[in-house]
Amino acid sequence: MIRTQGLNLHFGEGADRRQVLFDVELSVRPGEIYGLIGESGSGKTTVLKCLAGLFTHWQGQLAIEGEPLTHRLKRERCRQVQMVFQDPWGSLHPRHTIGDILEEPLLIHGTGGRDGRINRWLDRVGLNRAFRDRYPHQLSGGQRQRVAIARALILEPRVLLLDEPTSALDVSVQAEILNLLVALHREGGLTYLMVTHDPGVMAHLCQRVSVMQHGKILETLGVDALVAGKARQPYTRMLIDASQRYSRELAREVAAY
Ligand SMILES: Nc1ncnc2c1ncn2[C@@H]1O[C@H](COP(=O)(O)OP(=O)(O)OP(=O)(O)O)[C@@H](O)[C@H]1O
Repeated sequence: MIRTQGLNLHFGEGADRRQVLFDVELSVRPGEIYGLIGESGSGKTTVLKCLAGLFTHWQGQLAIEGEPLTHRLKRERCRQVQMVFQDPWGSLHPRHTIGDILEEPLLIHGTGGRDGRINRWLDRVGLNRAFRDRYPHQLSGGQRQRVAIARALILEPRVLLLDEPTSALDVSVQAEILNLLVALHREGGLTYLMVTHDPGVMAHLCQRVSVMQHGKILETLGVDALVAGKARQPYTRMLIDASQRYSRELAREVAAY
């Protein structure tokens, strides 16, 4: 479903050139919830941005549903692949109403039945049509992230890239958003590639996980092996141990999937 082979990317040129991805290989199955973990700066977000077309200067091969991705971003790709960012504040235009924010992708893609779709998606993410006339600053953080999820899914993509979708939220709200993502995934047809710092969230939601360090995939393993402490790499075991205490509270509130 999602495949990256020999994915390399650098920033800067000459003396400033710095490579941040090294031969990244990922193979995500259709319908899977796949996790990417690793310390800050290891390149997780950069991988998602290459797939979303936000970075286009990568080398290697990327494919979605067997279709190779080109460096030129085609409109169809936006329909197939959408991304939800960590900070719902930064990703919603402050002077647009929620109705306008949800309508924009539909207008760009010339989608009909916009009114009904907007109302339906507000319902599906647990808001209602009264939210259409509000502005982002009139919403809570969790409500804003619900809008960001609705905006990402309103074009009915096949792949949702999630970049720490709950880390900017309070713990109780994090659980609500994760449970919403699980419910939307259960409705079918979606594949998730999710970056998180939180192994508790991984354990509850993901089937497989790749661990990144310094721009490379260190290891890929099933979540059962991860939870059972069977990671091969000492770095993975350290990462899990370091965050276990933090994630226990949240894991209790997230429905097992
Ligand atoms: N636009 C950019 N220009 C230059 N360097 C960048 C750019 N975007 C990311 N980087 C660098 O690429 C490296 C990987 O960043 P990335 O955001 O992918 O890490 P991450 O694993 O997602 O970290 P975090 O968990 O903190 O979000 C970092 O060293 C970062 O400074």
